[in-house]
Amino acid sequence: MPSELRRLADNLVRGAFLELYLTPKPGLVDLNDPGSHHDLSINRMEASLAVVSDYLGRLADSLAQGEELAAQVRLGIEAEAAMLEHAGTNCHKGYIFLSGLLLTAAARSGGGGEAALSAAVADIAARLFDREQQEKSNGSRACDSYGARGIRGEAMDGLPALFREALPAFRRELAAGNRGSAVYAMLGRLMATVEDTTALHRCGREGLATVNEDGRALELLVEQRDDFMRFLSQRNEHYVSRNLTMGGVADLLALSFAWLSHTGELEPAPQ
Ligand SMILES: CC(C)(COP(=O)(O)OP(=O)(O)OC[C@H]1O[C@@H](n2cnc3c(N)ncnc32)[C@H](O[C@H]2O[C@H](COP(=O)(O)OP(=O)(O)OP(=O)(O)O)[C@@H](O)[C@H]2O)[C@@H]1O)[C@@H](O)C(=O)NCCC(=O)NCCS
Ligand SMILES: Nc1ncnc2[nH]cnc12
Repeated sequence: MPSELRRLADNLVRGAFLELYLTPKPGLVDLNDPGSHHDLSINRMEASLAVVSDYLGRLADSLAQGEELAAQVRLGIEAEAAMLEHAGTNCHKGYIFLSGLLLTAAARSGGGGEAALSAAVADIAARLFDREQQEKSNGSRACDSYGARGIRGEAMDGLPALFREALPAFRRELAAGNRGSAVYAMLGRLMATVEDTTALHRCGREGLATVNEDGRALELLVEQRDDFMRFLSQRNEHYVSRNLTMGGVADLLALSFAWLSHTGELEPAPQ
């Protein structure tokens, strides 16, 4: 089990790199440009991922040693601070939480499959969020203003965006023989369904509606084998003109990449 946790930790780091380098992604940092994030760059995000990598290694050790949940939360809080100190950004705040939650749930669910993993995530989140949030954040303000549930709702429901949306979308596309577009089917599904509080915080209900509609449009283009790469580039220009982004989608895409990497589904099937 400990080496399995270490392997998942490595895949969680790999997933975040795969998300970062997927290009184009509307509003987000990618290999073409920093999207709607004027304070970010590929280099800065790579520096942040060095912190994430160190954090996930420590977290795997803590879990292997059987430490209490409080120790894992403390490591998450320390990683948020280290990211600000070493990379000068909070660009992986959501991912530090989501990846840590998945790794912690994997340690507690003991290899019982995706349904057991999702249930363990929900169980841990219920313990973490058993009382009202005190400190206000961009996400919590968006939740208050728009009646959204954001990352907390996603966690307390056992990561439905991962298990019920992204992974099935990828697997359906793969089963249809379309390995090349499976990642984009997954991106489209996440854009269409995630209640992304970064989009809400920056551009209100209209911003989130744009992301959701673009997700459905992307899914259709993928299905029709149309030019979805051009669509994504054009939407990037639009998002930048509106300061719109989708950091929650990015984090959940990274988590999806990580899990698919862990299960071996990202690798081409042997001939
Ligand atoms: C519980 C925490 C997650 C704290 O939550 P908090 O309320 O403090 O934070 P939020 O502001 O809600 O941020 C959470 C980040 O989650 C991402 N996200 C948004 N919507 C969703 C969603 N529906 N599902 C999943 N994830 C979602 C999003 O992250 C990305 O955006 C970040 C940039 O956002 P922001 O800071 O608002 O930045 P800007 O728009 O650039 O701001 P301005 O400059 O315009 O002002 C970036 O990080 C992306 O990753 C949300 O931001 C958690 O922090 C906590 O408790 N941590 C400690 C414990 C821990 O880690 N434990 C480990 C597990 S045991
Ligand atoms: N590619 C990306 N761009 C901006 N914020 C992000 N948070 C996580 N991944 C991101």
